[in-house]
Amino acid sequence: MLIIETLPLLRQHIRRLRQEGKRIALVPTMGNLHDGHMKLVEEAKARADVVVVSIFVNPMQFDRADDLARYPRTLQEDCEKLKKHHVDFVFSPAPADIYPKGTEEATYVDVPGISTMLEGASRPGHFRGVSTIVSKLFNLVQPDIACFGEKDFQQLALIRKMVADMGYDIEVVGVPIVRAKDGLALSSRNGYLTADQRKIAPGLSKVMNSMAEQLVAKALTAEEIIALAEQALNDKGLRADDVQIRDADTLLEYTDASKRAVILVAAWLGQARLIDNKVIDLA
Ligand SMILES: Nc1ncnc2c1ncn2[C@@H]1O[C@H](COP(=O)(O)OP(=O)(O)OP(=O)(O)O)[C@@H](O)[C@H]1O
Ligand SMILES: CC(C)(CO)[C@@H](O)C(=O)[O-]
Ligand code: BAL
Repeated sequence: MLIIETLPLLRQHIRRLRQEGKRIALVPTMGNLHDGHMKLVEEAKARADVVVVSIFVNPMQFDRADDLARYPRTLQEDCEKLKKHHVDFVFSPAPADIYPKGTEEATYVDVPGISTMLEGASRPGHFRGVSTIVSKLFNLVQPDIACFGEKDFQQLALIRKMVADMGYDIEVVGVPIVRAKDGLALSSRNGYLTADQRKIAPGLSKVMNSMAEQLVAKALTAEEIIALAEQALNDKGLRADDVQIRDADTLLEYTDASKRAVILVAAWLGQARLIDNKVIDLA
């Protein structure tokens, strides 16, 4: 496994790989890797000859300086895990190489509509940062496929739209959410939880599953289901931040005409803002 830190060296290897006709898969991450990331790596390996994992804590997508400052950076441990999974390349550039003039002056990519709703409304500028860095990684790595987790449901929709709108010849692969045995979706930010908070955290997926049952039963309106869920989250010791039921295909309002619904939940628990989602087929 080769760890590449500079853009010229990455370009050199990508040029060679493409000349050799290799099929390249990219797995973009912000590091502090867990089994959710490893599932993305396995999917990538199964579909390509060469796997590139990027590890970059992207300053442009953080709307809060404190969130960026404390984001866990564990490059050595991450590389050990990736080596065990037989990853070919790790690309871990420095922020100054990606944004030589800082993030304010950098050219950006913005995906209209999707970037300002839901998580985009809670975290202003977040999705502009995501689409910009993913676009730059696509240009640098020139992958044939790229893997993203369904845990970040809106992010995956944003990337799919960017790829379609910009004509990237890249297959976007969505990977199902990897959960702990108690149902908590794995996430780097789970590391902020104290032992007591970790016991409370699975309440998020439990409330989400109850919402799904209520939605299928059709006895309550979406508004009633959301109000009950917010109450249930708060009763469990979480702090409901954003609870939504949307059309899974458009992310717009869920209506009787919707074929699939998505439940999107975000809640605070101590220092961590946890997110989760569940898609329900209504056909
Ligand atoms: N539990 C999971 N199951 C599947 N994919 C996941 C999971 N957690 C993260 N991913 C995916 O891994 C990729 C990199 O995510 P990232 O490095 O931000 O990790 P994270 O655990 O989501 O961290 P955080 O949400 O705290 O920033 C994204 O495509 C994300 O959707
Ligand atoms: C896709 C991504 C690596 C871009 O920084 C990030 O948003 C993430 O980890 O989900
Ligand atoms: N996985 C989403 C990246 C972020 O929270 O910034």
